[in-house]
Amino acid sequence: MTEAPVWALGSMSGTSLDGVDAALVLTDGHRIFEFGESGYRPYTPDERAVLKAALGRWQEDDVSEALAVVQRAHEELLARFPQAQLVGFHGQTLAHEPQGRGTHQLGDGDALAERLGRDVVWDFRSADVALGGEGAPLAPFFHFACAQWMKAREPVAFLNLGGVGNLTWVDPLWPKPEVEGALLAFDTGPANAPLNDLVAERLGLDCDRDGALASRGRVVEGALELFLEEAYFRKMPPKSLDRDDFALMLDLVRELSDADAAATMTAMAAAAVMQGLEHCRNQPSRLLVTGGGRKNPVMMAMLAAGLDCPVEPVEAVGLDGDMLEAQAFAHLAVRVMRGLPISAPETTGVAAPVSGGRISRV
Ligand SMILES: Nc1ncnc2c1ncn2[C@@H]1O[C@H](COP(=O)(O)OP(=O)(O)OP(=O)(O)O)[C@@H](O)[C@H]1O
Ligand SMILES: CC(=O)N[C@H]1[C@@H]2OC[C@@H](O2)[C@@H](O)[C@@H]1O[C@H](C)C(=O)O
Repeated sequence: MTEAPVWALGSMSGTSLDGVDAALVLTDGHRIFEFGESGYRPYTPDERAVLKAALGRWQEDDVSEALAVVQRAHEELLARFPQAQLVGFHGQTLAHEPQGRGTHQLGDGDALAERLGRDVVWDFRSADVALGGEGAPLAPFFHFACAQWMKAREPVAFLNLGGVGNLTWVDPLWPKPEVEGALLAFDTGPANAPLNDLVAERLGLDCDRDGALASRGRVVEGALELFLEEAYFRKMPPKSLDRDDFALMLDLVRELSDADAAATMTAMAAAAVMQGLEHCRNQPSRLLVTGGGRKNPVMMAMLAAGLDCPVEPVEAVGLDGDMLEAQAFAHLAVRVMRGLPISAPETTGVAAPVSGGRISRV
């Protein structure tokens, strides 16, 4: 592949199982030249149920029904972007145990490449895990490029509030030519996943939309303190989580009213981020928030109240918080094609920078 920028199409289907995002980025794997069109293909309720039933399954298990869902959704969405020169296909994470059985992103890159007639980069996380890394988060090298794209002159932090929260601290002016020392990244803790589970279990809702329930509740400090005693928060980064690693949160709020439980869980997600920022080399000049949690004003207000720096959605700097993860896998696909690392000791704990990913060529 030449060193010229290419229009890469990234796709991501996150832990909340709502659907697939796809976005075009013009990139040479180092710099972002332009952001292009994007699209979304929701999973139908039936498809979501199939995927939910497959959570926790591994490569050797029979997940053919879930695989058919993932392939169909991606084919339908990605075919809408004929201008894409290369595809980055994250797949659907079903299981993630980096220190144990590995990591499993469901998807078949060979089949997708054949259907789309484009080279596809996929299975981004396995090589890092095989080499002792956490396999996540992988967005940090893209966040570094974003910090340069927005011409940041001071360290900034990107926070993704998806099902799980993940944070990247980035120094865009790091003097060394390699990107690695400029980054620190890790999963902060649970974000929306347990809150979604709570409102689904009690009220049959998808999420606490706009923080409506939490805004009427009271944070129960005792439960919050118990939550923060979890060993995960004392563990030095890099570190990563599976969607349901903090299922115990539901027990901590079981006796509380719906509103108090939602307020307390929202505070837990925010407190996990604050704990996480303590691990950073220095405090960022601003915290730029991406993912669905940035639309929850209660979560955003709790973060702003607990931190000394401005807390803003990434839209404040002209980025698209609904598409940042899909864009990340476009950028990372180009890096994989060009043999550039997509993870490093500071982002996944792997011993040395890893390029990783599998390439299915047409
Ligand atoms: N208006 C809103 N108010 C409150 N919460 C919201 C709102 N919009 C989205 N969310 C929350 O954000 C979640 C979706 O976030 P996102 O799409 O970033 O997750 P994901 O990409 O699936 O997860 P991950 O990044 O962990 O893989 C929803 O499940 C919901 O909990
Ligand atoms: C194993 C896995 O799929 N992890 C996801 C998940 O969703 C958020 C958080 O947990 C993060 O670690 C990661 O995704 C982002 C895109 C990443 O790799 O940067």
